[in-house]
Amino acid sequence: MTTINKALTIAGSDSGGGAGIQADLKTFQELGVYGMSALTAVTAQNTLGVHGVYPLEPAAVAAQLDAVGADLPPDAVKTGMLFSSSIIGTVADKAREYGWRNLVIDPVMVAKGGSRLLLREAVDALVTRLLPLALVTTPNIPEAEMLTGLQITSLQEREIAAKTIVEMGSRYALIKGGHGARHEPMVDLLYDGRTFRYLESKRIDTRHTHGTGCTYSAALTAALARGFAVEDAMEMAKAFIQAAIEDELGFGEGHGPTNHFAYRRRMRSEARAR
Ligand SMILES: Nc1ncnc2c1ncn2[C@@H]1O[C@H](COP(=O)(O)OP(=O)(O)OP(=O)(O)O)[C@@H](O)[C@H]1O
Ligand SMILES: Cc1ncc(CO)c(N)n1
Repeated sequence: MTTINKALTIAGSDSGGGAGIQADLKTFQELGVYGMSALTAVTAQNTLGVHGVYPLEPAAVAAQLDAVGADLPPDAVKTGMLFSSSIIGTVADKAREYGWRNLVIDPVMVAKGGSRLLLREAVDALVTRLLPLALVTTPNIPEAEMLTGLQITSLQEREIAAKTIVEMGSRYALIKGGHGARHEPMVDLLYDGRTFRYLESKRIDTRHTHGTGCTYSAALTAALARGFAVEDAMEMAKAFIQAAIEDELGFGEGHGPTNHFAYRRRMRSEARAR
């Protein structure tokens, strides 16, 4: 019997397939991890934006988490769109109950077009209920500002925000650089409570960046499920998202999805060339 690690995503559905549950499951699969899901909401989305948000009852989220937790213990878990404080409370309770340790919190708040995927009232619950359970919290810059109440305009301020997130109880803070100023290098910052680690990459000039955050945190989760240390998981996630943005699919009239096939295809052609 081959050993395959399992990962669970707790997130919203994106009908367009580029973000949310769909991005997570595709990424898990591409990285050789068995994907499972608990839906928090259904969204009607395409590359032009969010056309509807339909949250599920917290009881429906709890039932999915129990079904997975009781029978299919995940090696790593990630959260994406959680929408409300009541869903956050449910997820926090279940994560504690089942002892999920490799927990990645992607604090999804607003879609790229501006639609809210997390109610304002829920930010506090995210900080007080869920962050203390996290192995890694992966905000982009505006999300890091919302979580900490700080303004972030420099790398030094990013470091202060990362420290604050670790003080809130997350073992690691990973502040993503996608929203930095265009002229700045694209750097993601990882902080473990002691050292700051920067991972710099080339900014790709494209409008097809729908779901970058989900895909990145899903790749991180998949690597953790396979037993990688956080630092190595971050590097694998970076290589995965870089390939997914570079080899664009060009779908849709608006902000298209990233290419979830790209990383594995590259790995395969590199292996063939060797
Ligand atoms: N244009 C780009 N070129 C290269 N890397 C990018 C680009 N945009 C984002 N990334 C990388 O993608 C990852 C996700 O970052 P980003 O800050 O875009 O997440 P996000 O804002 O949470 O995404 P989303 O809007 O999907 O929620 C990071 O590693 C970031 O450096
Ligand atoms: C369902 C869902 N989750 C997350 C995001 C953020 O990219 C999105 N657009 N949709």
